[in-house]
Amino acid sequence: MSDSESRPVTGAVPVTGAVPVTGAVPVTGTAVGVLGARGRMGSTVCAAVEAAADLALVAALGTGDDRGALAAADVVVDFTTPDAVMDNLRWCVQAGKHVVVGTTGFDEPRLATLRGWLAAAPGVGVLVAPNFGVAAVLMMTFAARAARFFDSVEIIELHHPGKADAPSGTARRTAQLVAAARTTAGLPVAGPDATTAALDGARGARVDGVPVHAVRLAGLVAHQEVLLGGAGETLTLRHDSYDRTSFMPGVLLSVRKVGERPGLTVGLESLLDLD
Ligand SMILES: NC(=O)C1=CN([C@@H]2O[C@H](COP(=O)(O)OP(=O)(O)OC[C@H]3O[C@@H](n4cnc5c(N)ncnc54)[C@H](OP(=O)(O)O)[C@@H]3O)[C@@H](O)[C@H]2O)C=CC1
Ligand SMILES: O=C(O)C1=N[C@H](C(=O)O)C[C@H](O)C1
Repeated sequence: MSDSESRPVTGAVPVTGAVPVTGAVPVTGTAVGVLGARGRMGSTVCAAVEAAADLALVAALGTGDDRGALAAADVVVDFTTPDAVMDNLRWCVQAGKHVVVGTTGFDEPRLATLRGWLAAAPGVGVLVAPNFGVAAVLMMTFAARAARFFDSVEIIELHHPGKADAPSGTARRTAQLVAAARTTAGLPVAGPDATTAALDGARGARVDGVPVHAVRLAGLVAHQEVLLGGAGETLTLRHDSYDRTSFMPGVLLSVRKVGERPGLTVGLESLLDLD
């Protein structure tokens, strides 16, 4: 679409502190629609898109709003719920929209379903990332690289009490990466553990064999520690998101790049040129 082409700007919700996006106005740059726009992340994304000179917010939708308002969007961003996201994705892919997905809850069966929809929509790109924080991605990458050098590894994720899912998508992904690295190195995934008596949950949940512990605490946003232990030493990798603006550079990078990547991309790391 040309820079100055006019297209309808629709949306059922006003975006925090912004003029309600209604009526036809000229749109400059990539047209972006946001699903989950009233939520913690969705509202932050709307503000970030509005502040970006090369992007235009053309639709900001919440629960029950008509997805037809996304007709003008080149790229749709989804920060909704694990229950809602697959239906949104099917709709968007069938409508030929590129999608950036931050919503959690993606396991291998969901990704396979998504690949199937994308196979029938050549040229459409979807990027799914459990965490758009650059530092969070580095923490996950470092954890995977370190995993083979230690006897034990456990993950503690800490989040605000409003979070619906546990453990976090980031912790699940970290555990998968760590488990794969240890398996490739010929190591047992789980470290030594002599526990024979424990209260339910005291040793956390196992994700691909890695113990994962979830904390929900007022005052927190999103945090994670990967604890690695060996003979007489430990390594702790810690990441902290103190504010949801921490996710915005990764979301905006993904919005700008997703159209160049037909098919499914998993993880922001694919865009970061990491070794
Ligand atoms: N990848 C990443 O970097 C990050 C991912 N997340 C993930 O993003 C998701 C959202 O988190 P958060 O913003 O904190 O959650 P919130 O509960 O604050 O927001 C979710 C929003 O989704 C809306 N919603 C639910 N169903 C639909 C639907 N069918 N269509 C449109 N909107 C819908 C809700 O709308 P309504 O209010 O109208 O009911 C709600 O406002 C979670 O899965 C979380 O784990 C969070 C932070 C970073
Ligand atoms: O719900 C959140 O807040 C977050 N969700 C994502 C996750 O589940 O990993 C990313 C980040 O941890 C914040």
